[in-house]
Amino acid sequence: MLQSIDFTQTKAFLTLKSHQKTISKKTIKELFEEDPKRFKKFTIRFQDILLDYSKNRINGRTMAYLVKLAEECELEDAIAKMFAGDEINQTEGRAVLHTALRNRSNTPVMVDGKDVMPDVNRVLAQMESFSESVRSGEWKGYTGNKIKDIVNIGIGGSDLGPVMVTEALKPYAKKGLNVHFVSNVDGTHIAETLKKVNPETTLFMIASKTFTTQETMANAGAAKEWFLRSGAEEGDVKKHFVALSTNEKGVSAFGIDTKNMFEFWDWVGGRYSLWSAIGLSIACSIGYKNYVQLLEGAHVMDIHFKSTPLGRNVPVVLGLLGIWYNNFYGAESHAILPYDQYMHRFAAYFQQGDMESNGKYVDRSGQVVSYQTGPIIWGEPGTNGQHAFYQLIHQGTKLIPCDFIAPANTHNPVGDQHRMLLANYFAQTEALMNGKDEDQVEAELKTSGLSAEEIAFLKPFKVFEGNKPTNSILMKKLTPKVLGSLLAMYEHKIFVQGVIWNIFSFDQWGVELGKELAKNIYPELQDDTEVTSHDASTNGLINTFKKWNK
Ligand SMILES: O=P(O)(O)OC[C@H]1O[C@H](O)[C@@H](O)[C@@H](O)[C@@H]1O
Repeated sequence: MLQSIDFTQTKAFLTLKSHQKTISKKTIKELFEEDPKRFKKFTIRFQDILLDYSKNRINGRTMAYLVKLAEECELEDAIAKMFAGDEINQTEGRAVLHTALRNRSNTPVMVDGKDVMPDVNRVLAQMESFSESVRSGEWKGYTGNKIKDIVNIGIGGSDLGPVMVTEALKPYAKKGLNVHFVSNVDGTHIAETLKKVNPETTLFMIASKTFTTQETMANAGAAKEWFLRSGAEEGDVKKHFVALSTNEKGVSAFGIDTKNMFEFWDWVGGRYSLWSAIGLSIACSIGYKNYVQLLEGAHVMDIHFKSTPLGRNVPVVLGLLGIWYNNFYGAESHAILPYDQYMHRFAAYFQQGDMESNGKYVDRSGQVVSYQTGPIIWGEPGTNGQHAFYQLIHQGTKLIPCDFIAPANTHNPVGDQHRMLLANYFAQTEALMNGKDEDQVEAELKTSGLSAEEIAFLKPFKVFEGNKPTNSILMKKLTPKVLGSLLAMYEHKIFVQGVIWNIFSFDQWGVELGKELAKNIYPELQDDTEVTSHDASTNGLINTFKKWNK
C-alpha cells in the first residue's frame, strides 16, 4: 500500500510556490548567462543516452526543492514497494510488476509468497522457441508453407506497444516476414489487412489480456471466418492462430489450442505489457536475441531508477520537471518530439501510457483532487511537426514543455540528411529558449529595404518571446537496448508523477463507462424500432442512423 499524502500540503510545495515567484523573474537565457556550469549541472549521462534538462526554468534550488517534495511524498518508499511486488494497484488488488518481466538478474520477485521468475522465464523460453521456428520457416501453415505475414489483433496496450516497437526497430526486422496490426473495430481495419495477406502463410496473434475486449474478439472472429473460408479446416486453426493472454478459458472457448497460448499475469498492466507475451510479434519480427536486448535496456533503467539518488535519477528528474510545469506554471500538455522517423508511434504509445495512467481526478484516499494531474501527451516526429504545429509552441499562448529526442547515428545515411535533421533538432530547442526580441527583429527588418511604417507594422509578429522549456534526450543510436531504456525511463516518469499526485496510476476505470453504454446500445441497433430510452440527442442520433443505415 502507498501512503496517501496531499503534496500541496507539504513544506516543499509551499517553498516551491514562493520560489517559483522569484525564479520566474528570470528567463532560461538569463539563467545560462549567470551560470557557466549550467550544462554540466543539468545533464545526466545514462549509458548511451544523454539527458540535457538545462533548458528549463530551474536553478539548483528548484531541483533541490523538487527533490524535497518527492521525499516528503515518500517516493523512495513507493519505488521500493513497486519493485517488491506490493499491491500498489489497490483498486484492482494487484501488484505492479512489469519490471519482473525484464528482470534479467533473475533475482526472485515474490507475489503472494510465490516467486514469479520461473513463470516469467518459462514464457520467455516458449517465446524464444516459437519465434525461432516462425523465423526459420520450421513452423508451417496448413498447406506446408512457411509463415510470411503476422497479423497481431489487439487494442490499447495489446496493440500500441508492439506497433511502436516493431516500427522503431524496423532496421532489425526479418526480411520477408511482415507484421501487421489490426485494432479498430471498424471492419475496414481487418478487411484492408486481409487483402494484403494469404491464409496459407499468415499467422494471427490474438493479443488480449482479458480475452473479452469487444474489438479484439470481433476482429479475431472475422479473421477466423476468413481463414476457414479459404478452404482450411477447424483443425488447421492451431497452425495459424495463437493467443497472448491471461485468460486460458477464453482462449480455449475461442478455439485456440492452449498449447499455443502465451501466458501473462494480472500484475502486468495492459499499457505496460510489451515486455510480456504481448511482445511476441516483436520477438518474431526482430528476433528473440534483439527482444532480449530490449528487455535488457529496460532492466538497466530499472536498476538505475531504484538505486540512484533522486536528484541524479533520470525518470525522477523528468517526473519532477513535469510536475513543476503542470502544477506551478499551469501547463496542460506535454509534447514528445522524436527526431527519428522510426519512432513515429512513440508519442502515440505514451499517450496511452501516460494519459490512461495519470488521467485521474480522485486521490488515493478517495477524495477529489484540488490540483491538476496528468497532462495531455501528444507529438509527432520532427521535422514534420515543425511544419505543422510548432507555430503554436513558439508563438501561441500556451506553455508546452517538450521532450526532443534524437539519435546521433542513423540507420539510413542518405546524403547529408542526418546532419540536416539534427541541425533542426538543435535549432528548435535553441530557438524556443532564446526567442527573438524586438531589437533583433528591428535590426533584421532594417536590412530588408522596408519603410519605417512597414517595419513598425511587422515587428510585433516577428518577435518570439522564447523562454520555452525543453528537455533534450540524445542517444547514440536507436538500438533495441537503447529503446528499452527509453521506454522504461518514460514508464517510471509516469510512476513518479502518479506517486506525487497521490493517485492510482495502474487502474483505468475511465475506460469502462463508454464500453458499458456501447454494450447497451448495440442490441438497440439491430432493428428499425425507434428508440426513446436515452436523452434527446442520443435518441435523435440513433434514430437518424437507423433511417440511414439500410
Ligand atoms: O488486452 P485487453 O484485455 O484486450 O485490453 C485492451 C485495452 O482495454 C482497455 O482499453 C484498457 O483496459 C487498456 O488498458 C487495455 O490495454
